[in-house]
Amino acid sequence: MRLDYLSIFPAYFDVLDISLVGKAAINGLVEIHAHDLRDWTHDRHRTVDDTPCGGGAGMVMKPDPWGEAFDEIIGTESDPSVHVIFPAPSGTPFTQSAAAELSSAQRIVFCCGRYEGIDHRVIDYARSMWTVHEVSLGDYVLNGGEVAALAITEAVVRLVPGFMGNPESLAEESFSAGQDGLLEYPLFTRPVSWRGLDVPEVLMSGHHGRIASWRRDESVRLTRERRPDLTDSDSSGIH
Ligand SMILES: CN1CCN(Cc2ccc(Cn3ccc4ccc(-c5n[nH]c(N)c5C#N)cc43)cc2)CC1
Repeated sequence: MRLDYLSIFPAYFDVLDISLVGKAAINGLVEIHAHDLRDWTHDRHRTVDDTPCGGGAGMVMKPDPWGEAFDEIIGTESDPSVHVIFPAPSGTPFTQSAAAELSSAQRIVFCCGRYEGIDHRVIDYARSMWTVHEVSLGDYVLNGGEVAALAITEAVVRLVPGFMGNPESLAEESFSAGQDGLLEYPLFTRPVSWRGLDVPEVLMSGHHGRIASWRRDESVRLTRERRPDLTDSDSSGIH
């Protein structure tokens, strides 16, 4: 899997060299390429933004540098196997199932906007050439797309076959299909007693049936408490 990042702050992606994703890069599972969008400007100030047509606050990212960067990084041929991701507050909420789908992609290009956003013709052009995803991390405002690109990268790469040492652990995570769409149960490890707080006895009983039942009950309780929106979904197993 090749991952490209287009941003005016490419140094955001240096962190990928030290994280788990970095290890995947070392063992050849993923290739990471960060690019400075200003490398595709031609004026002395390396300008990437301009005032919004129709008025309004702030600045909008000009289409020209994006188009030239696309030509060089992706090419000028249409190819639906190339996934181009535009993080944006107006995007579709990014989910675990979206991460799972993207984990089989061979090429993902993250377009990290800043200011008030990117000229919409950039997205329209990209849609005419590749498979485009306009996604949002959640209902809060960030200053740009870089943090979202990092989060989406981690969510996707950890699902790439061969990346996780123990793929079984993926099945028991919150939001994974294997978890019935429920939040995962509380976790404990040694010491059994810590600052007057004890590990629930059932987990020390060695009785696998009771442990499984306790964990399921805890997942149902937490999901009802924190994510009632998940309790009505078909996959949740609780209604
Ligand atoms: C006319 N007004 C109408 C309201 N908008 C709102 C607005 C638009 C952009 C920005 C800053 N920004 C620029 C690129 C970019 C990408 C992603 C995100 C982002 N924020 N939150 C998420 N979950 C994100 C993700 N993923 C933010 C971004 C901030 C606020 C401004 C213009």
